[in-house]
Amino acid sequence: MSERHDMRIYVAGHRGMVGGAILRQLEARGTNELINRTSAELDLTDQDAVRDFMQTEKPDAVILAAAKVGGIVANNSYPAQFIYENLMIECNVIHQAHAAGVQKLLQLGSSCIYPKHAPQPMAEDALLTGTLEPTNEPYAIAKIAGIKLCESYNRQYGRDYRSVMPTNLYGPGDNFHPENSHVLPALIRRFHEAAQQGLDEVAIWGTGTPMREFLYVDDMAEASLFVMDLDDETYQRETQPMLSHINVGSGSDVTIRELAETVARTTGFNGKLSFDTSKPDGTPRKLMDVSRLSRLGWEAKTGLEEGIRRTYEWFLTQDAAELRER
Ligand SMILES: NC(=O)C1=CN([C@@H]2O[C@H](COP(=O)(O)OP(=O)(O)OC[C@H]3O[C@@H](n4cnc5c(N)ncnc54)[C@H](OP(=O)(O)O)[C@@H]3O)[C@@H](O)[C@H]2O)C=CC1
Ligand SMILES: C[C@H]1O[C@H](OP(=O)(O)OP(=O)(O)OC[C@H]2O[C@@H](n3cnc4c(=O)[nH]c(N)nc43)[C@H](O)[C@@H]2O)[C@@H](O)[C@@H](O)C1=O
Repeated sequence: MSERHDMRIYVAGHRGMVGGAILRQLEARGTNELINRTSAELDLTDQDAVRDFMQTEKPDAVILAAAKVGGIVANNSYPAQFIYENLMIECNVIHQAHAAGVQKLLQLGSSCIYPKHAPQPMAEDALLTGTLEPTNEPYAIAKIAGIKLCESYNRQYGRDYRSVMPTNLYGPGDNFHPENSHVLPALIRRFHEAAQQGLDEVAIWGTGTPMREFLYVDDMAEASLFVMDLDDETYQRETQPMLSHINVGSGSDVTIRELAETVARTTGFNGKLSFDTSKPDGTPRKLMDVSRLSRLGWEAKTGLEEGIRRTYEWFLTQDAAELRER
């Protein structure tokens, strides 16, 4: 789809980690006219503003990578913002895209849509089969609604709105806020600062026993465009009208302790790890079954150690003022 030369593509969330990576890959193709707005220019929770934007710009395709995003403590601390802002962004962008005649849309959900104790690895049909992880249930409900919004507009209006479910993502452009960020950027920053200050101990949140799967953001961007470009016959061969989402992951996971040890090695920290069990562990494990996507022809390329090395290299090029903290 986005290979066509005359496509006007709106990338919502283009300043974010994922939106930025998608924009870079689209720019490298040089084959499309790209439209983007910052949240200050266009607040996607504002229905009238989104309607006016879509009616004016009438993009040929939309990639929805804008959302209220954060780690386990941010989700647990701001549940109303996570459910409200994400529901509003999805409803406004998806409905106003339809109202403006946009035929093609891709939205990003999250692996947290699956039940806390879903059998591992979690296939797409595990959706709605059990209770969710409390620390991110509001966000997960919003993400599940996003899938069902796309499916409903496809079924009633014949749209081609697709959903990808990313695992935990990391890479250049991530959020490095000490409290609100995800685990990988948080540990990169904490270990880096500890090594710089000569500290001999770094605290890790939780018990270190949960397992997480990680995907480098450039792989996620490539997978997003891969799914967007799939011809209808291929896409419909692997999805159903009411089970349309596609898991995107690396296919392997590590414990938080193993992750911390890898980040320590990469940043040159040689001290001890301690575990702050006053912080939540969250879901014990959320490894996704990515066989639907691999049958479609895509697999992740960047291993975790290499991805962390690249992210740390990029981190070192940023001065404190440039580091995004959200
Ligand atoms: N990071 C991760 O580990 C994972 C992310 N995802 C999903 O991937 C997508 C991208 O995540 P990620 O890149 O990490 O997120 P970021 O926080 O890096 O970027 C989110 C972007 O959304 C934009 N945004 C937020 N609220 C609004 C608003 N009200 N109006 C307009 N724009 C808004 C921001 O724009 P601005 O900068 O202009 O304010 C920001 O650039 C999201 O849908 C997220 O749920 C899914 C699984 C894991
Ligand atoms: C992508 C995903 O991200 C979130 O779910 P999560 O994976 O639980 O998030 P997380 O990356 O914050 O934590 C993963 C694990 O890591 C441990 N941990 C250790 N030390 C730090 C630390 O310093 N910071 C953080 N954030 N976590 C830490 C932490 O205790 C937990 O056990 C939700 O947004 C969810 O909705 C979602 O979509």
